[in-house]
Amino acid sequence: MPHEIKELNEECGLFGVWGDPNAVPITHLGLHTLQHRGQEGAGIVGLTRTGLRRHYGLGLLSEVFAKPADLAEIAGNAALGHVRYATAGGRLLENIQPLLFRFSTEAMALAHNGNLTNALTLRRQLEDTGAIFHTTSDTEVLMHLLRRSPQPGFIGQLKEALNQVHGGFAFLLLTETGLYAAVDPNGFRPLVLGRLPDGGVVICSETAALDAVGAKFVRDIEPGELVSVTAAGVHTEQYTTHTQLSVCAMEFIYFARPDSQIHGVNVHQARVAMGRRLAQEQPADADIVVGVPNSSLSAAMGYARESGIPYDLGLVKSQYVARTFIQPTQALRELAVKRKLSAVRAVVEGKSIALIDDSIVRGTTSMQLVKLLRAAGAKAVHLRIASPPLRFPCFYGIDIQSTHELMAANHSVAEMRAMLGVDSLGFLSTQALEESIDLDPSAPHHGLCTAYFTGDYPTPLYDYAATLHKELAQLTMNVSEVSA
Ligand SMILES: O=P(O)(O)OC[C@H]1O[C@H](OP(=O)(O)OP(=O)(O)O)[C@H](O)[C@@H]1O
Ligand SMILES: NC(=O)CC[C@H](N)C(=O)O
Ligand SMILES: [Mg+2]
Repeated sequence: MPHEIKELNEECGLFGVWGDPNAVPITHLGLHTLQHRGQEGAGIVGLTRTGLRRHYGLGLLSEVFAKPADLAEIAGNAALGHVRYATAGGRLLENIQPLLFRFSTEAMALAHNGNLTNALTLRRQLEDTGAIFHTTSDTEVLMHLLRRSPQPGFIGQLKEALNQVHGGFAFLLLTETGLYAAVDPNGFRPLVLGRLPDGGVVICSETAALDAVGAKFVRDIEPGELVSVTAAGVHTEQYTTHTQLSVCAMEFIYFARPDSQIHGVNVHQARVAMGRRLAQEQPADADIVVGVPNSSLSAAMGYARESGIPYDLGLVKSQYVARTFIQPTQALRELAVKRKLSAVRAVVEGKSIALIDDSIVRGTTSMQLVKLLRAAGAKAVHLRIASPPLRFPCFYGIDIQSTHELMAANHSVAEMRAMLGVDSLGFLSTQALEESIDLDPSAPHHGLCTAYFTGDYPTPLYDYAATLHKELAQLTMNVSEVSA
């Protein structure tokens, strides 16, 4: 992926239904609730009377499914949907998911959230032995491995394939006889199981999407688990027992919706707790607390409650600009922030502000906001970030795969303070972050992956290891530095 389009972008969203005559419209509704996880393309495969049929395209769900016929043509008792943000393979139509494979005997649809760390190696090996790939995305390797597996039966083949791919994955597969779900051995990406009122089964990325379609949450799908939903019911097994919970901390910090629960922890409440700890660790001499809409608002609430400094609406966000905007140049990115956020002069004029955001990636948002707030008369801006400095890339499903553009990888906190033009700058410590979310106190990092803050990757990085090693050798960082 070219560097110039990197920002902090969303992930993919998955939604599958088995056993409901309205499976396709339910999937469409569920994907709407997951639109924040991917805006590059969308698709739904429906299990119709004549087999699996797909409607897909580039753009938002509302653009891809613009006409009622787009859904009607694929209607059936089961469906699989996906909203995509690319981590591998670029923004090509052929990479939009679900991928649909037609074999002489059957058809299968495949959807993926995450990023495989050994996909390039596997692809080379498969191509060397005659495989012909139809996409450039990492996701496709799973289907080649599955079809080439010598194991007897579909489940045995799928289990073997799942043990050959590494990295971050929540996979959903739809065949003419079942819906199958699998989560990687670390559970980097969330996937939940729910029940519709008439007994149909839903498996999707976030609980907020279950709520949206009136499905009851049953449980999270666990690391290393393979769930099969067929006419025989819901069956579960482990495709591997070498598991270690390390849910992506950025799901809690930024990606997931505040009304979702991940492994029993509500995202909004986790963010409030991060804001509280931030207020303890990084107090500010401020008149008001202002959150950067949207994803930092819960943390800003926590900061205000803990510090006793009143929360106020110092910034407003246009509802008509997409959450993530991808612009080819720095000048356009800066303009985009201006289009998206504006300061409320009556609130900020003459005030010292504790400005709370959830993260700094390249610093574009913070830099523009500080200028906006000062232009609107703010007396002082104390920037507080409800996560630690993002210093290392992610290879499990966030499209930050190089240190080059991570401001905190290339600058000390004091340098960042000067570049952002703030009066003071403070980040949350990794320990406070882990304790605020507290998924599993007995697991390393409390059950979270915090590699982007610590460089402590919970798995080998395969295809990415050599480049990362080379990049890190050129950098000098103090990973415990959090304020200036
Ligand atoms: O340092 P930067 O490169 O600017 O990236 C960090 C910003 O990007 C994200 O917001 P985004 O605008 O994507 O979404 P949001 O409206 O949900 O906060 C994040 O919440 C930060 O505000
Ligand atoms: N953001 C994601 O989860 C992307 C899934 C997959 N790696 C792709 O690029 O299509
Ligand atoms: Mg933001």
